[in-house]
Amino acid sequence: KGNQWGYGKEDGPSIWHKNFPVAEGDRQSPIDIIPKEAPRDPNLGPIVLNYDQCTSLNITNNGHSVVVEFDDTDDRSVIQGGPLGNPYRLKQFHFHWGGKGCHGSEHTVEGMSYASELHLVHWNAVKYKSFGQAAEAPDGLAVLGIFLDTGDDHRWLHMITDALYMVKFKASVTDFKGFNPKCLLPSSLHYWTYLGSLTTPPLHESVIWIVLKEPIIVSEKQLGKFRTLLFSGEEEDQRMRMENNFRPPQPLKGREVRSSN
Ligand SMILES: N/C(=N\S(N)(=O)=O)N1CCCC1
Ligand SMILES: [Zn+2]
Repeated sequence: KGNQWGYGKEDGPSIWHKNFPVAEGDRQSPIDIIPKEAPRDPNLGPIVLNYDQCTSLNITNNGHSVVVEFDDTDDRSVIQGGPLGNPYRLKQFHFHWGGKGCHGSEHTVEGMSYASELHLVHWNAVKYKSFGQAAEAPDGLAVLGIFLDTGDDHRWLHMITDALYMVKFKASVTDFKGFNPKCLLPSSLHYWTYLGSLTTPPLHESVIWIVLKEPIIVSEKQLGKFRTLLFSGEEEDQRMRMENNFRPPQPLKGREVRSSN
């Protein structure tokens, strides 16, 4: 079927363009960020995260990543400010990571990749009626990207890694209430921003990217738990470890990357 895609040799990023021709478009993500080519824009204010009333619902393995979904039926958790013209509602967050000892972030900084990357996906509920409709609009989504580097244990990430055994297989889901992703933010909210796309099919060019400059630190042990997840479903006899679920950087095609102050 057209919507079968993955990260392997046969179904990975280099052949997504066959079913999703926008893969070769002019505002694809991720990109390699070159800080000295990303000028500070004094008009870029700080990003503001209002997550205090946020309501996480569940955690799920969708066969591509592990996703924590939120109740987005009202404006209880939004991102605003920075390059955004209005508040964007938090819908879900998920991760991308590498294999043992190799890095798996999607965005890179001067060719350097981090161990992993967290994406908090938000949609423009002011202008669009649904996430699906927003996901097809040029200003429909805002994704906050946070790099994960390795070092000491992250004091709150265990709340996620301790739940991963419940969603080992594709299409598994379990309750995951009361988690506020504010605990996964670094101390600084300085960022780079540019216009891009979803980094997985359907690769819609609908994302205002906000990538934080400061990584959070997690331990190899915590990262290793993500690699106990499987791409495959419980009924499949081939067990495919979920790792290296990242798309490599795409051509900038003349886009400008701006930096917050
Ligand atoms: N590719 C995606 N997010 S990402 N990796 O571009 O942040 N998504 C696909 C549907 C919902 C989010
Ligand atoms: Zn992502």
